[in-house]
Amino acid sequence: MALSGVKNDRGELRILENLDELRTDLADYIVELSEAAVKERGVFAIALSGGSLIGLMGKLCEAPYNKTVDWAKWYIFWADERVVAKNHSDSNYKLAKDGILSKVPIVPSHVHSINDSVSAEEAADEYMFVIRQLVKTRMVSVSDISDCPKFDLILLGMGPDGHIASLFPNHAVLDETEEWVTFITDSPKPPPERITFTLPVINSASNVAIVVTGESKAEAVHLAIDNVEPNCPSLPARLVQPTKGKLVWFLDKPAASKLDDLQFSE
Ligand SMILES: O=C(O)[C@H](O)[C@@H](O)[C@H](O)[C@H](O)COP(=O)(O)O
Repeated sequence: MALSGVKNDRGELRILENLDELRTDLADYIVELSEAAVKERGVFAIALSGGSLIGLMGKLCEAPYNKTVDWAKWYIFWADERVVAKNHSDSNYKLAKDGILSKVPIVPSHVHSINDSVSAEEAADEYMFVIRQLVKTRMVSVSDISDCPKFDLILLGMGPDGHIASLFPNHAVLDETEEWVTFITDSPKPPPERITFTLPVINSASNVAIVVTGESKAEAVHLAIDNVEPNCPSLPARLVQPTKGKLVWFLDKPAASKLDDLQFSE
C-alpha cells in the first residue's frame, strides 16, 4: 500500500499503488467486514452502487475469496439503481449480476433488487417497504439513534462532480431526511430516472466505503476530503459522515493526486 491514514474527520484513507493492489485491499476489507457481521449477527447486509465499483470488486470471485466467504449469509441491496429493465445495459443489478452475483453462491432470495416494472416513485416506495420488512426481522440491523436501517456495509463510487449513489450536487434530493429511499427523474448522469438511498440511511451504516480511481476525480476527492475554503457543503461525497459508523476511502494515486499534504512512497 502506498499510503494509509486518517485525514481530519473525513475517515480513513487508503491510497493504493495501482488498481491491482486496490482490488486486493478492497476484497480483503469486504471479507473482513463480512466475517465480523456474520459472527456478530449471523448475516451480512451489503449495499452496492453502480459504475466502476463492481469491476473493482472482481477479486471476490477469485480464489481464495470465492471459497472462503460465507456467501449464504450475504443479503444484497443497492444504494442506488437506475429505473430500467433488469436486463438493460444501464441496470446496476445487471452489472452486479454479470460481474459478481452470478459467479458466487449467493442465495437468489437474498438479492434485493428494485421492481423494474413500475415508476421511479413506486420503485422507491416499494424498495423502502422491502427494507422495512428486513429491518423488522433484523436481517438488516437498525440504528440505535434513529429508526434508520443500519447496513453492515454501503459501497459507493464517486463521480467527477462529487456525486455518490444518485445524490447529485445542488439537487433537492440531498435535503431528503424523511424517506430511506427516494427517487429522481432528472439525473445529470444518464439514465435520468433513478432510486437512491438518502443521506440519513448512508450515514447510519456501520461501514461506508467510497471507492474512487482516476485523475478525472482528483479535484472532487480534494474537495470532499481536504479542509477547503470556502467549504463545499453541498458536495455530496463531503456529506457522507457516518454518525457512529466508519468511513474508508479507497483511492488510487491519480485520484489522490490533488490531496493536500500527502507524500507518496515510491
Ligand atoms: O448508478 C450509478 O451511476 C452509480 O451508483 C454512481 O453513483 C456511481 O457510483 C458513480 O457515478 C461513479 O461511477 P464510476 O465509478 O463509473 O465513475
